[in-house]
Amino acid sequence: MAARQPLIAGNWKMNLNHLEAIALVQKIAFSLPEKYFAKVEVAVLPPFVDIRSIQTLVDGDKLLLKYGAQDLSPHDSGAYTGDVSGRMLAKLGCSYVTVGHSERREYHHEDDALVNKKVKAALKHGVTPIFCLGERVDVRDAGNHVEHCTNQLVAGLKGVSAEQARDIVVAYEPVWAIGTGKVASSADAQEVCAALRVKLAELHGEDVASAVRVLYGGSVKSGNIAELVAQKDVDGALVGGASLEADEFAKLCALAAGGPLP
Ligand SMILES: O=C[C@H](O)COP(=O)(O)O
Repeated sequence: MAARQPLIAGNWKMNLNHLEAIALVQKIAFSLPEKYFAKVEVAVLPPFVDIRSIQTLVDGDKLLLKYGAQDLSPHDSGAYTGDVSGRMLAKLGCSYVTVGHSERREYHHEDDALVNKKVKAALKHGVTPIFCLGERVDVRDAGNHVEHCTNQLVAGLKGVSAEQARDIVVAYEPVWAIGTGKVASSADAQEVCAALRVKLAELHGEDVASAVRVLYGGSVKSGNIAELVAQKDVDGALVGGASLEADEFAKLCALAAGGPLP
């Protein structure tokens, strides 16, 4: 089976208007020569309002960068004020959508059942879910992080077929590492990512488990990406803060590609 291509996805969170988005994508495209894209897949996940502008830029200049969204509705259309559907994201050419990010779980009270519906909604419309999960610090301190994360994986994939599961990306993001500067050690990241892959094999077989990309997220920077992606079961990163600076993000992507630096 072919090796899993690393994925570096930049989650911009609620930052950058559409003009700033265009400027950042142009800078990334300028800083990261095309040869790197053969070794690493690179995606940006801007706020909804930026997506059309990025689509125009990517299509117009035939950029190899992918793009996506940070959330979607579990519904396809209808009276759901403020929601954006998977069908709409697909129409805009989105490759990815994050689902179940800890900030959605905390600030929007999204539970495992809703996350599961959103995973299915994304798959239904051909937008790859980047399914986020991870433990809070109290769970880690109690030593229950592996069980917590594998339980979240099982809940999020309830009713998802093996064929569909092959197409998802899982992102392990320990809550205590997000935006704190406290990156998990590469051994910690490997421990949970490996356990998630074992659970995927239990659910859907070895073939699916070895095809699914499992990312790490939480204070990833150019200074720690190489060690993280050197781990057997870490297939890239979901990057927050460091994805907002073109030079740093390009450097990080180049290191994930195995270098050299651009
Ligand atoms: O989705 C990205 C994560 O929340 C990580 O954010 P961070 O890199 O700013 O810690």
